[in-house]
Amino acid sequence: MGNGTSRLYSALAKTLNSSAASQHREYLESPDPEHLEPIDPKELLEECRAVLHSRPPRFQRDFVDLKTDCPSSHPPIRVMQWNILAQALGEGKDNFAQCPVEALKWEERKCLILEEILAYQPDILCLQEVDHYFDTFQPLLSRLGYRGTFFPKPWSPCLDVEHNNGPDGCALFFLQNRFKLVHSTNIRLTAMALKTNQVAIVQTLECKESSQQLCVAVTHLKARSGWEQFRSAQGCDLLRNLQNLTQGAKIPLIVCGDFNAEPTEDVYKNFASSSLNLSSAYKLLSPDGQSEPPYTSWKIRTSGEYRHTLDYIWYSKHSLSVRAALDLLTEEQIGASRLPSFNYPSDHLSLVCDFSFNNEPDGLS
Ligand SMILES: NC(=O)C1=CN([C@@H]2O[C@H](COP(=O)(O)OP(=O)(O)OC[C@H]3O[C@@H](n4cnc5c(N)ncnc54)[C@H](OP(=O)(O)O)[C@@H]3O)[C@@H](O)[C@H]2O)C=CC1
Ligand SMILES: [Mg+2]
Repeated sequence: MGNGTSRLYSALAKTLNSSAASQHREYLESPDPEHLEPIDPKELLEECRAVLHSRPPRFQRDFVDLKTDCPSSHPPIRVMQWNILAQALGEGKDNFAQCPVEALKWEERKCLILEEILAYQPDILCLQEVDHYFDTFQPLLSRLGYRGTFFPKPWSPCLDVEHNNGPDGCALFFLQNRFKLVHSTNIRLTAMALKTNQVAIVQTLECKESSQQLCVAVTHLKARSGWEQFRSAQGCDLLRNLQNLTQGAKIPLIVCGDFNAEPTEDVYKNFASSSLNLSSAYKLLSPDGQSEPPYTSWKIRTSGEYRHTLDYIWYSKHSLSVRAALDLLTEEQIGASRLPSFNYPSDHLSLVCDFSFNNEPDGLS
């Protein structure tokens, strides 16, 4: 990628002010893409913690075991879904009313995001609102063993913000020691036959342990109220594409996204009733297994307080099982100023699930 890439990487070379961080900043500052030595996740985590030494500690979240009856012979596949909040939107467009500007400083906020990823070490990582792919996530995550793909929004609202870092978009990462890439597609979603500003990435992966194929999609649908039918049309377009890419639901599927839609919306209902036989993983955390969590995003804008369930991990319910899911933050943990905050870097919570295949060729199930 030549000089353009070097320019993008140079953002990583910024000196961190924290004196405690100075002994630990080797990885966060490594600017040379030609010498991408592997990073030990523990050391990067230590480096992030040193940068964050003056902030309150990370929130404790526990995994809830959901399927302990039948053991699996292969390690589970951990999937993380997260709208990480684009830096340009957080500082320039979202109008957060209670979040101090210092909590949004990129040099520290990026460490909170990395800390969250490193704490759970997903095998597959699906992100939205990524506007620091080339200078932060791609170089660091590739050194942790991930292969990444980024697909920016064609008219990202980040570009309207002064001193932006480029467009935001979706990113999909997978651990190369667990998967081989079989097929990758970037989709610009349509609504009523027109191209829209929303995108998806869909990849077919082959599991190295079991040779089973898995199709993974990441998307971020149109935001705001008044756009419900538009989101529904975008969802229909994504479902149509997924029908083809899974060869008519033959390949097990996981769809991660910020759907910007409550479960009452048509787009949710269309996903829940599609012939792809999808179920939403986080419903399993509810007592009856039928209800979505009360919120996945909680923020106070100058226009008011917004508490919504918008983010989902859909999975093929006949071919995959959810073995565990990371519990959400409580209202008390989130605090009165809501999100983002000094403790949590985004207005959306991360969702993390452990999956296993129901029919493992050599399995015990
Ligand atoms: N330069 C140009 O010619 C063009 C520019 N644009 C820009 O793109 C924007 C529209 O793009 P589009 O992708 O459809 O945007 P969306 O309506 O999907 O929203 C974009 C982002 O804004 C966030 N958002 C949601 N609600 C609010 C709110 N009430 N206040 C502030 N931010 C909010 C969303 O975050 P979340 O998902 O977390 O809720 C989302 O990431 C326009 O406003 C314009 O800035 C668009 C077309 C052409
Ligand atoms: Mg947002």
